[in-house]
Amino acid sequence: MTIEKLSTNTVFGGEHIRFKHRSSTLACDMIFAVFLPSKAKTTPVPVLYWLSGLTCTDENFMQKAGAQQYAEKHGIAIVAPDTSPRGEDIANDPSYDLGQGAGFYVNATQPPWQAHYQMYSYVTEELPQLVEQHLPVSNKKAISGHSMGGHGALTIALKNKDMFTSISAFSPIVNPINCPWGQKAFTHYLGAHCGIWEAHDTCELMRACDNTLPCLIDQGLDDEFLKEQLLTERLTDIVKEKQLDVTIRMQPGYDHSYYFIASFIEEHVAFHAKYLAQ
Ligand SMILES: N[C@@H](CCC(=O)N[C@@H](CSC=O)C(=O)NCC(=O)O)C(=O)O
Repeated sequence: MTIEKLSTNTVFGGEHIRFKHRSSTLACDMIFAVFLPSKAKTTPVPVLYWLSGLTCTDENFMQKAGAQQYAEKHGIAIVAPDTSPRGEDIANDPSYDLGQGAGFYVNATQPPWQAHYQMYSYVTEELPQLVEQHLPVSNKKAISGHSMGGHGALTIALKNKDMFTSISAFSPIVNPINCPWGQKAFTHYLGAHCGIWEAHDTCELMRACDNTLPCLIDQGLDDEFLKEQLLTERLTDIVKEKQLDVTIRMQPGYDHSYYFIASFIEEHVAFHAKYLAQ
């Protein structure tokens, strides 16, 4: 597996690097971004994987959240993949919530999507293998994300508890099987049989488990997508009922944007740093 360095920027004392590689899982060229703290020059550092939301690439989080200053402080690398396979010859849709930019972190089984839309395997297998082969990182991993990426972070970690130390999410889609974004994506990618969808639904995964990894979720109360798409209250009820180690904070005045993420990312990085250090 080879990777090509596209650009580097010094930021907060560390280095932001964009890489391009041929993904065998997605059968296309992919770009991902990495922040390496200065500590990585002398010792392998743990990694926080960040999964972005609808319409995003590797760039939104790295340019808008300001997370690098906290990752530098705690000596943590950040890896931000793209949100779907990309390319002119790859299935797409004119709407913003399906196709390129909207991979939903599942492995599609339905045509025309299944040839390339294998984001679950990309994030859980190919990408960490590539990162650990080419970069000065340890095998300790945490995961976080926003909206569709919050759904990805939660479901991927709940299905791979041995792989990650901790999970966090901003404004995650917690019950995709019951919201328009999720129902549309899952119908296209996984088919119309709803039983299969539950394996990628945070509420269903938490309902079925007795313990989770340490988990922190922040949700803005003024989020325009809260009531129709994100359905946070449903997860709050399950967490209470099952007494799970999940902190859900409803934050007054905050919306769905990166202004919200930038306001609380310091606490999320510190949360993960505590578990990555153990
Ligand atoms: N209608 C909007 C929807 C796109 C949007 O809000 N994307 C969010 C994630 S939403 C859930 O996954 C986002 O992170 N946007 C990028 C950003 O930098 O803010 C539209 O198409 O504009």
